[in-house]
Amino acid sequence: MTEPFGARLRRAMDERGPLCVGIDPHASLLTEWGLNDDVAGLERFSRTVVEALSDRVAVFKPQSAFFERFGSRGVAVLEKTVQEARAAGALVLMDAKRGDIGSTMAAYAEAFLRKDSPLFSDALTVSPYLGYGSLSPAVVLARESGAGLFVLALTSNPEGGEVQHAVRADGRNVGATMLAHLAAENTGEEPLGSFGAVVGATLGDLSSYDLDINGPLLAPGVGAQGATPADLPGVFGAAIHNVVPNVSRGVLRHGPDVGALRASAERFADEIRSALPTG
Ligand SMILES: O=C(O)c1cc(=O)[nH]c(=O)n1[C@@H]1O[C@H](COP(=O)(O)O)[C@@H](O)[C@H]1O
Repeated sequence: MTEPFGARLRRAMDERGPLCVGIDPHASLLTEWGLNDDVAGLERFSRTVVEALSDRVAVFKPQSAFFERFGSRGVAVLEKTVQEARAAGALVLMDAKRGDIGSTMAAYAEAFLRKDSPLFSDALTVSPYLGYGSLSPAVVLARESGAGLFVLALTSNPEGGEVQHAVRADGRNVGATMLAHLAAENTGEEPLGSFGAVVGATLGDLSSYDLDINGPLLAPGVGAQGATPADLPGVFGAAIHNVVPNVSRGVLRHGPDVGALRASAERFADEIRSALPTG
């Protein structure tokens, strides 16, 4: 049986530091890199990021939309990117933010979490806004495959609050409810559960939330969206040791030079390390 995602992630974070680098081939980045905004440019961009960083970052997070933009040929590049990154020793978190009624969710789960699927990834971002229970086929298949999920709980964008801060009849807000579902999912798992939450690094003090879900907290928003590694302890408090900060454009804008990409990722990694309390 494959070792559960949470255990594999914990080890990668301990060995390499927790930085997750996003593979987000924006059209504007392809142009800045001197590439055409086409499938060949997409392939060159993705391969360069993987070659530059696969031996040093814990996790890559390819953003599916930037590949889907090019139709089936773009998806073929995504497949190759996932496979090359995994083969090179990095974990891959597929950022596809899937979410649907349960029976359709089962098909999304098959696409990304079934071991022999061409797009099989170590973990997948999912949206619980058709109800947390609608994600259950993905939870079941992830457990079976030793994969993980990252559930959108408190997103980094300013619009997220109208849904996530809405207060339920029991007085708890929707984001907090998602965190509670994840804590239940991860009960008893050691060293870390496989069911993570997405919690934006941009959100300021989150001490009113119980972030102790015994699972990873993906923290997008560092770099281009304005958060810095130094902000992380103030946002996440005691949960900081389970935080996986994601940086996409903040690193990618330094390409196509491999040395500059590495230097940028190292800088973020160093700043994250300095921000973490010791012990
Ligand atoms: O699930 C995500 O990854 C995600 C959730 C969220 O709340 N905010 C957020 O920015 N993201 C993703 O994280 C990445 C952030 O990219 P940069 O702003 O370029 O670092 C993008 O791929 C977003 O789609």
